[in-house]
Amino acid sequence: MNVSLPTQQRRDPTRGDAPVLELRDAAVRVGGRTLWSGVDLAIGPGEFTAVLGPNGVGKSTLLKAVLGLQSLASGEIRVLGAPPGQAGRAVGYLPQRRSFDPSLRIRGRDIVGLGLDGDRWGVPLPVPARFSARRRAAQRRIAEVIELVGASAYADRPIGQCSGGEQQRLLIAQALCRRPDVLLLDEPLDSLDLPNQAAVARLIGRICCEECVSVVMVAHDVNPILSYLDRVVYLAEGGAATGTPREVITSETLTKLYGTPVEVLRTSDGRLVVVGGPEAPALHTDRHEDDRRAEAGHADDRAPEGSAHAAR
Ligand SMILES: Nc1ncnc2c1ncn2[C@@H]1O[C@H](COP(=O)(O)OP(=O)(O)OP(=O)(O)O)[C@@H](O)[C@H]1O
Repeated sequence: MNVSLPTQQRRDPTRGDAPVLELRDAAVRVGGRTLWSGVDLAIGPGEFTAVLGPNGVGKSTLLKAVLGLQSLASGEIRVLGAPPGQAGRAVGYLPQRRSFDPSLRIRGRDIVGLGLDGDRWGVPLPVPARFSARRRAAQRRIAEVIELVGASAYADRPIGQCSGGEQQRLLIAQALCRRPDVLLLDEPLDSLDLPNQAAVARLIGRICCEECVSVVMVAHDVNPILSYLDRVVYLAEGGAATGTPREVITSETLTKLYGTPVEVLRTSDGRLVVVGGPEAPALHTDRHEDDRRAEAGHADDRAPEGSAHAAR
């Protein structure tokens, strides 16, 4: 069953279809070097955007800039019409994957609840009736988002005993608790197997469409989310390309962006494969494969620069 959040009630009606997130000629410098620059982006309500690019190019830093945790060297960011950091609970954030200790006894449901009251730890004290009504509303909201992400069957299990895909759904539910207008997800598909990647990608696509939440997601492989995406931001050292996947993930655009020949191939099942371009470590699975091969004594036959990898 789908649970619909009362999206219309919480949106500012004066904003209409105005972009919920805008970057204008934005640039970030860290440690004396420009990570990326010239990023222009306008994301409307309920749109799904992927942030792509090689390791270390500054994808997570872009999310931090939207959160107001990283200042810009130049340009501007507006979140719901205001400077970053002022939108409060209207922006949800799921940081890069945290793994839970298998012995952790906290229930998935309580992890989700931290999205509502993570600032109030400890055992609840007896409270007057008017406050317990508030608590019941919180419990209802927690149950609602758990159902929305399809986690009801395991939400009462200790989080450490849930699988990676189950944990990821519960964390997405946690980020949705406060009914954000914008949801920032940092590699939520990382370390999930292919069926779980597909399922979580479908869930995020549904959250955009049905709940009208604008999602900005860092990804290393665009393929699991390709069919749900409205736009992509492809970052390169010093530059960026933004637009629809069709506009950006092309041999021409990526060759221009990286200043080196890049070929984008489409496989018979519709997957995109990028050949050439920035160094192969762009793909986490490539990097992990390299590590495994190195451990197995195959360090010399690593894919050379310009090897094929999934589009990012
Ligand atoms: N405060 C900082 N001071 C100096 N360097 C920083 C700072 N924050 C980030 N960096 C560097 O900026 C670069 C971009 O980091 P970021 O985590 O945004 O990259 P990424 O594209 O998300 O990488 P990955 O794909 O590996 O997760 C990295 O080289 C990182 O070490």
